[in-house]
Amino acid sequence: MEKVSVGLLGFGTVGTGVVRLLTKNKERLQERAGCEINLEKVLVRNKNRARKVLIDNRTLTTDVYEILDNPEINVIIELIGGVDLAYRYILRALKNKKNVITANKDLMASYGEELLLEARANHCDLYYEASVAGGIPILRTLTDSLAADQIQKMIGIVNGTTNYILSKMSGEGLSYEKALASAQRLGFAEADPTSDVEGLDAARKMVILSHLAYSIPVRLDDVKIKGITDVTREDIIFAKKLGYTIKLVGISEVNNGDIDVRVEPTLLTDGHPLATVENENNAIYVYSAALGETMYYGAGAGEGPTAVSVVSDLISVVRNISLGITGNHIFLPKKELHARKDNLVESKFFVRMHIKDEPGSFSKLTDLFREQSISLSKLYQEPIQGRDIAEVAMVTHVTNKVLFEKSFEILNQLDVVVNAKYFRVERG
Ligand SMILES: NC(=O)C1=CN([C@@H]2O[C@H](COP(=O)(O)OP(=O)(O)OC[C@H]3O[C@@H](n4cnc5c(N)ncnc54)[C@H](OP(=O)(O)O)[C@@H]3O)[C@@H](O)[C@H]2O)C=CC1
Ligand SMILES: N[C@@H](CC=O)C(=O)O
Ligand code: NA
Repeated sequence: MEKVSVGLLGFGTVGTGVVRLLTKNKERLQERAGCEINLEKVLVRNKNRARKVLIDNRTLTTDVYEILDNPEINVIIELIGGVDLAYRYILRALKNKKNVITANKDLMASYGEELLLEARANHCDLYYEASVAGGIPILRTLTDSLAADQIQKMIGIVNGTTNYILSKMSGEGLSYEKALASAQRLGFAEADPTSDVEGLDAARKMVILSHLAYSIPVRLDDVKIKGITDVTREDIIFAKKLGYTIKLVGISEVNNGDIDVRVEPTLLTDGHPLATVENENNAIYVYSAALGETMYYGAGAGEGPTAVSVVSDLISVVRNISLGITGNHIFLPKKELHARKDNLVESKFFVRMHIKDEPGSFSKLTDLFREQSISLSKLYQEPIQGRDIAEVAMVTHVTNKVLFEKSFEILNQLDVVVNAKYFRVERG
């Protein structure tokens, strides 16, 4: 084979990075792939818009069928984002026997299984490394490098935008709004950043990771999701006083055949390797039976890092085309899903509240936790200057989640408690 022709859908942040790599590293890519890679067409909405990278204007098109139905094109790279159109375009491309690469986690988390089946039926590849943790090669790590092991648990910082926001709020004292605006300017955030800040983007990535790690068909509805919109700078400060860092993490765990997948702001001890992951970086901490604990770290969003995953997928596809083995490596979940019941979930919890600064207030709190058989491991109290209230932060020992939530409700009704909130604390 002398040449592979590529059609690119979308020329935004990641699309620009892909065009840059295809141009700048042309020779290297040819050497690695074993043949020339030719960018045939690029789908845009507006051909006259200024672009950040030089491209022959004749390559641009606003007609997607010039790409999807073009017999010259062997590989489609989908980078327009969103679900409906992307789904229709990829399905058509696969039916037209074109290999597909996508960075679209929204799509893969909801329609991944169906599209992978379609790809296999058409003997086509469907690669999506960039959809989880941008530039970190985590999907191929799960399917190839850890194939021999049994994965038990994954903790992931898998959303660059929220990690960037929490880092900036914590390190530089930036407000939530300013940090979000900065993440948007830098191209990390989704077109609508609601899915970033409300945890949905991270949940989609945990769905994809869970499929590949355990071969279990987790759906988005099975994931308990809480975002970072309620996390304040004070939460970050008081967690720090007790030796913790707040991160938005996804946790996916299999125990006795039951799976629990959740995304929520979580306290990690300052010594935890994930606590040091700053800004738009991502990391996935994997627990597996034989290998033990490993962590995969790097840039989780942004033009260059994400484009590296897309173009590396392209090289794999080109090699598979040369060998005539496209569609042979499709990995589909094989087991049944058994969700873990909430009353079997155990954790430590961090509680932060204001209490009336008067005699007996504090003992009402400790009495409540004692009555509920929840023991406390860390406590912090500080009067608030000029007001009759005190700031209280505490961390429980490991306790049953349902029991804790019931106790928290009672706590919130105590007359001495003004404002209370809680977060989960990761063990270790
Ligand atoms: N940004 C990142 O760091 C990462 C992004 N991803 C994923 O990669 C994908 C692309 O993201 P990103 O590059 O940031 O997105 P952008 O919004 O920057 O770019 C999207 C591009 O697609 C084009 N587009 C959208 N809809 C259409 C349409 N109907 N017809 C033609 N063109 C269309 C846009 O055109 P126009 O320029 O005219 O608006 C734009 O060029 C998404 O699925 C995202 O979730 C994954 C990992 C990291
Ligand atoms: N919006 C996403 C982009 C990469 O997937 C993020 O912030 O992680
Ligand atoms: Na990746």
